Amino acid sequence: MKVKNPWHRPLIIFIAAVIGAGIIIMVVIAVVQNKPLYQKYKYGIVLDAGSSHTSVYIYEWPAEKENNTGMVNQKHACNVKGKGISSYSGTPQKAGESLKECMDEAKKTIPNYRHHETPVYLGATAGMRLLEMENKIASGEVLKSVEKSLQAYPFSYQGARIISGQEEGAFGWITVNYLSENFRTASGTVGALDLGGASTQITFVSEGILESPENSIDFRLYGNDYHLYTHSFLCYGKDQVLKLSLEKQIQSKLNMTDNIILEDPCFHPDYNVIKSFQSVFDSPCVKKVDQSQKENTFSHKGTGNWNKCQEAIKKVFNTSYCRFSRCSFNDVFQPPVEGQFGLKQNHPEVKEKYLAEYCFSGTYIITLLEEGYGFTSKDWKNTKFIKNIRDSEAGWTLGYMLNLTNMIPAEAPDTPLMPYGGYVSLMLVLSLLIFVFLILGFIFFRRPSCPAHKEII
Ligand SMILES: Nc1ncnc2c1ncn2[C@@H]1O[C@H](COP(=O)(O)OP(=O)(O)O)[C@@H](O)[C@H]1O
Ligand SMILES: [Ca+2]
Repeated sequence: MKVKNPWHRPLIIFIAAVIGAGIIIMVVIAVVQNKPLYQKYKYGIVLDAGSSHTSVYIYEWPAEKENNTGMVNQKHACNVKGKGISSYSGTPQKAGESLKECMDEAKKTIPNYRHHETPVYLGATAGMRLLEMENKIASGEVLKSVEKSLQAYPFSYQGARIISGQEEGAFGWITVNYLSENFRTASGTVGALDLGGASTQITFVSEGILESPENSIDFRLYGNDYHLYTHSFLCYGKDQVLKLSLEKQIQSKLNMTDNIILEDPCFHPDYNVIKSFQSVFDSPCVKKVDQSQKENTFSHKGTGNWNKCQEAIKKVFNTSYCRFSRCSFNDVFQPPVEGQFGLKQNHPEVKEKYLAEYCFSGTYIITLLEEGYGFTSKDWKNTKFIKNIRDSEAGWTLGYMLNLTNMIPAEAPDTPLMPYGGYVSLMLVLSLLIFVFLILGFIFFRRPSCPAHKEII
C-alpha cells in the first residue's frame, strides 16, 4: 500500500497560503504606490513693472519636479490699475500703494502655508531706465516705495530693481523656448522679439562672430550651449517712437507763429486731438524743446496714408553710420537674423487709445522688422505673433524667475531607465516569478525519490 507523506498536504496548503498572501500584499503595495498622489505645488511671483503698466504674475509648479523642463505654468495674472511705476516720479509713495490690489489677490490665490517660501521679484524695464537717466533720485524713491509695499506681504521678498535691456531680451528668449519645450528636444530654439512701450528687444541664437561684446550672451541649459545675440533699443518701444516721430514733425514747424497743425499719415482721417507739447517733450528720448514753447499745444490730425506713414517712420532709424561689418540701425551691430521668431504682442480688449494708434503701431512693427532688423519675406513666414504659450504669457518674467531660482540646470538631469510605475511593476513580476520557481524547486527536490518502497510496519 502506498503511503502518503504525512506532512505533504499541510505543507502544500501552507505554501499556497503564503504565495496567496504574498501576491495580495504585492498587489496592494503596487496599487498604493502608484496611485496618483495629491499634487503639491510651489509658487513664485514676478512683477513686470513696464513703462505703461505693471502686471503681477503668479507661477506654479509641482513641488517635486522643480528641475524638469516645461513644469512651470502661469497660474494667475493681475493688471495693476493706473500707469507704470515710473509715472509716480512726483509722488513716489503712490507707486507702492498702486500694487496693493494685485498683491492682495496674490495672497488669496496662493495657499497660506506656502506664503513664506514664495519668492517675490519686481523687475522694472524701460520706463524706469528712462526715469533713472533723467532723475536718479526720483527713480530710487519709486523703487524704495515699491520695495516697502512688497515687504509688507508674507511672501519671501527677493528685491525690486531695474533690469538691463540685455536681461530683458535674454529672459524673454528663455521664456519662449522653455514654454515651447525647445531646450531638451532636437527641434532647435526660436528667436524672441518683444515690442514694449519704451523699448524693444531682439534675441536669437547666432552662429556668426558677435563683434560687440555687449550684444553677446552665453547660456548652458540642460547640457547644451547657446550663443545668443541680443539687443534692446531704448526709446524704440511704440509709445516713445510715436513721440520721436511727432517731435520730428513739430521741430519742422516750430518757427510757425500760428497754431501748429500736424497732419499725420499714421492716424485715421477722423482723428483730431489737441495735444500738449509737454506730452511729446516729457521724455529723454526726444530732443528738448525751448522752455518758452513748453506750454504750447498742437492739433494732431490724421490723414490715413500707409505709404506716407512708413516714409515718416523710416526717418526714426538712422542707418547712415556703422562701426561694424554690419548694423541694424543707430550704429548697433547685428548679425543676419537666423531661424524662426516669436514676437510678443499685446492684443484682445482693444481700448480706444490702442485702436487709434493701431495704424501707427502696425506700420512701425513692419518698418522695424524690415528696415531696422533686416527681415525679408522669407523671415516673415517664420515669424509668429504671440501673447501666450500654453496659457502663460510670453514675456521676460518667467525666464527671470527660472534663472533666479536656478530652475533650469546647466546639465541635463540623469533620467531613470524607466518610469517609476513601470519599475515597480517589473520588480513585482520578477520577484513573483523567482518566488514561484523557488517553491516549485523546493517541492520537486524535496520529494522522496521512491516512496513506493517505503512501508509502515
Ligand atoms: N491690449 C493692447 N493692445 C495694444 N497695445 C497694448 C495693449 N496692452 C498694452 N499695450 C501696449 O503695449 C506696450 C507695453 O509696454 P510696457 O511693457 O508697458 O513697456 P516696456 O516693456 O517698454 O517697459 C505699451 O505700449 C502699451 O501701450
Ligand atoms: Ca514690457
